[in-house]
Amino acid sequence: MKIVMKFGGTSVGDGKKIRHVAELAKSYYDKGDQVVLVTSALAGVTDQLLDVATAGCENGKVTGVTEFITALKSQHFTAVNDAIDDEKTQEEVIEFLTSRIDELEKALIGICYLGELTLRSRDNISSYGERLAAPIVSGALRSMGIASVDYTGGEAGIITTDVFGGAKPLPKSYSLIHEKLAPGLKNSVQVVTGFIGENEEGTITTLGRSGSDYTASIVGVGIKADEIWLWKEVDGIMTANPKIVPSARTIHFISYQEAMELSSLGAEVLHPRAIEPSMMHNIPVRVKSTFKPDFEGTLVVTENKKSKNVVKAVSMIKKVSLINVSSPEMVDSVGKLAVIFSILANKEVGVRLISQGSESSISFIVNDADRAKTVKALKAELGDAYAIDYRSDVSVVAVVGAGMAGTPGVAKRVFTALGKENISIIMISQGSSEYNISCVVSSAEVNKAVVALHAEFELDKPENGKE
Ligand SMILES: Nc1ncnc2c1ncn2[C@@H]1O[C@H](COP(=O)(O)OP(=O)(O)O)[C@@H](O)[C@H]1O
Ligand SMILES: N[C@@H](CC(=O)OP(=O)(O)O)C(=O)O
Repeated sequence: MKIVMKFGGTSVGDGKKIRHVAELAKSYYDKGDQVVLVTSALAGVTDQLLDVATAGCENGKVTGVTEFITALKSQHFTAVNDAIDDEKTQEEVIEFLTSRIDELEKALIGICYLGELTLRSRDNISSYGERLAAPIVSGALRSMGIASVDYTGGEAGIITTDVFGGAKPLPKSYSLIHEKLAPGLKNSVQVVTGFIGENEEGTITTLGRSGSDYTASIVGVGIKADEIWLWKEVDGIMTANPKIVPSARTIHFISYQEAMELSSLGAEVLHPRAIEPSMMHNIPVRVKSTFKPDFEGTLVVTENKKSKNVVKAVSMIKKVSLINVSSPEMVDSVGKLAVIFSILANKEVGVRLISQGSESSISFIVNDADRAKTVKALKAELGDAYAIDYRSDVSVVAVVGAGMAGTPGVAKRVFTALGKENISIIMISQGSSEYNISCVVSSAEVNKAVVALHAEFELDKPENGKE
């Protein structure tokens, strides 16, 4: 079978984990599978890179950069020593990482002196996490006797739009990936950095935070993979985040559409865009646990096996704000909503949920990070005839499942379950696909809300959680 295997930051968190990842890939390769491995940065490194760049830009202190570089070198060199046995390979990888880290240090110092951090330089800096991880993973494979080369996303053929921080692959990427990776499939395990690509001028771009799942899907389409496997620290896509609901169960089959709804409604187990390329080309995506390689995990496919459950999973979105816009001017008028949403679009603010309770007001959810600029822009551009207020103490809880479409009584069960727990619903939204119902509740109560809905739809029962 031709498989793209993606390992996230938690799975390649240190040298021992990288060794485990290389052993896993090797075990499939040895059995005759053709494997391309996509790796994320070591856990937490992308955040650290962005933090040090932001701090350097704000305070101009080069000492912050040099301290960070020392720690980064030590972390990655330790990982090399723990992941790779063969001394010659260790030396080669360390030499390569040293020159890459030197390059990074220069870029960070430049940011300190200039006091400027553009979206383009943020992408360049944040790309180093994956660009330091991939050579270690590839070196670990070589030291196990498997031929392996590592590529950045751009080198592997991922050519993207110019949207720094949220780039998308250009259609030509798929044939370029095929040209680049297909020849090495039979006799090596090629390693590709997740999360990053490059634009047509060869400048590094990123596909959005947590974008390595998306890379795996893009590479899978490029090499015409039989399956794309996303290896995680959890058993698969589960009926809820197991950290919030310990009794959550693995969902064995889920449709592309449901998986996309679930990830866009906060289930961090998948990047929301990760499914799109695989769905367009009908390539099954499997979510598996690195701890239990023999466990089948979750298969994301086109044809959804009919589930007994109307609701398949419960998810939540934290770190969001509710914005209310109201004005008598909105009553009986045409185009006012277009004006409001154009203001958001001009500020590049994405809207996560919308609800319109009456003609004179509209409420919507944006990420916390966008709240201040949203409120400021709306006030400035709509003027005094509009009241703009917001709440930052809210979260979203959502139930998702294709079985909800056309099934009466789901909303009643959602409201009753939340009511029984004394959780007040601040806003409600349902997509016309009827694949989800989302409620905005106070952040203090959102975990309780997830637990209550999981219990209400009996998702902890094998006959329901398992199909
Ligand atoms: N419905 C869900 N099913 C499985 N995991 C979930 C779900 N919702 C949230 N999560 C969280 O998503 C994370 C996925 O695993 P992880 O290995 O961290 O992924 P990656 O390293 O690829 O980002 C876990 O931390 C888990 O708690
Ligand atoms: N390292 C990137 C991309 C990524 O996908 O990471 P992870 O697979 O650990 O979520 C990030 O932190 O956003």
